[in-house]
Amino acid sequence: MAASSTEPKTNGPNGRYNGNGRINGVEGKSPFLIGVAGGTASGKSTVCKRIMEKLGQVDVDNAQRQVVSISQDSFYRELTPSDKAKADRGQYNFDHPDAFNEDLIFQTLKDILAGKKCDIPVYDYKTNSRCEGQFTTIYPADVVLFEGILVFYFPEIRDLFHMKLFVDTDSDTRLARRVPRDINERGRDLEQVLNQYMNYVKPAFEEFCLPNNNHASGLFRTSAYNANPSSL
Ligand SMILES: Nc1ncnc2c1ncn2[C@@H]1O[C@H](COP(=O)(O)OP(=O)(O)O)[C@@H](O)[C@H]1O
Ligand SMILES: Nc1ccn([C@@H]2O[C@H](COP(=O)(O)O)[C@@H](O)[C@H]2O)c(=O)n1
Repeated sequence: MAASSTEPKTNGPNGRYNGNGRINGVEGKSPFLIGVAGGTASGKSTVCKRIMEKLGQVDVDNAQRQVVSISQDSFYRELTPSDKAKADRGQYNFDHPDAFNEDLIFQTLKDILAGKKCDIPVYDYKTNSRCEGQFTTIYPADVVLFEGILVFYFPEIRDLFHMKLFVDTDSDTRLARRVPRDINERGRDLEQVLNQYMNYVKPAFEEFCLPNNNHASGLFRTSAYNANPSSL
């Protein structure tokens, strides 16, 4: 889940961000960077949203936010026409590390840590591609949450986080959440969701995501039993 894509003001009412990498007069102030990993539909973006809500950040203008949340999904690579045809049939592996633009993630997080303003691509799951010409501007903040299935997979990226959290949700709960989400929000049909899950999502979770939860310093456990996300 990306932050709001509305084009923000460059100078907020309290003058916090001056558009030039300075916050409250501090050049290149480095945020506290938190990585939030977990399997598909474990609740990563919900956890980040709850953190932002609890800290009163949701209704704050983009440029004034002290806490921002960025999704790794914004960094999916652009597909070739033949891969795009596969993706449209649910036969492309979006859960493999190669599906992500690792260099762009690394450079973006380095820029964020250097207190720079960054433009993050907006991703559309319905077309399996970026929304052309659309970006979310991330302004220097105190805390940046970076969430995704493989945020701890790439060692260079993993080493940038000051704190690593893993959202630990059992796989049947995750599948039960993913099916309606992908059908209702991502334009998929049931057969496609289940085939993609069995062929790519589940094996990649076991190979690339789960083994890296040992890098986490904290675990969020969510299950069918705390079905109300507001209780997180
Ligand atoms: N604790 C929870 N209880 C019930 N449903 C949840 C909970 N956390 C998330 N969900 C739902 O599960 C789906 C996937 O959650 P999401 O936060 O998008 O997961 P992720 O970002 O890990 O893919 C969404 O429809 C969301 O509303
Ligand atoms: N075009 C795409 C891109 C990604 N996916 C799936 O999304 C999952 C990651 O997002 P979560 O919110 O679930 O963490 C990943 O498992 C991909 O399979 C997709 O289906 N289509």
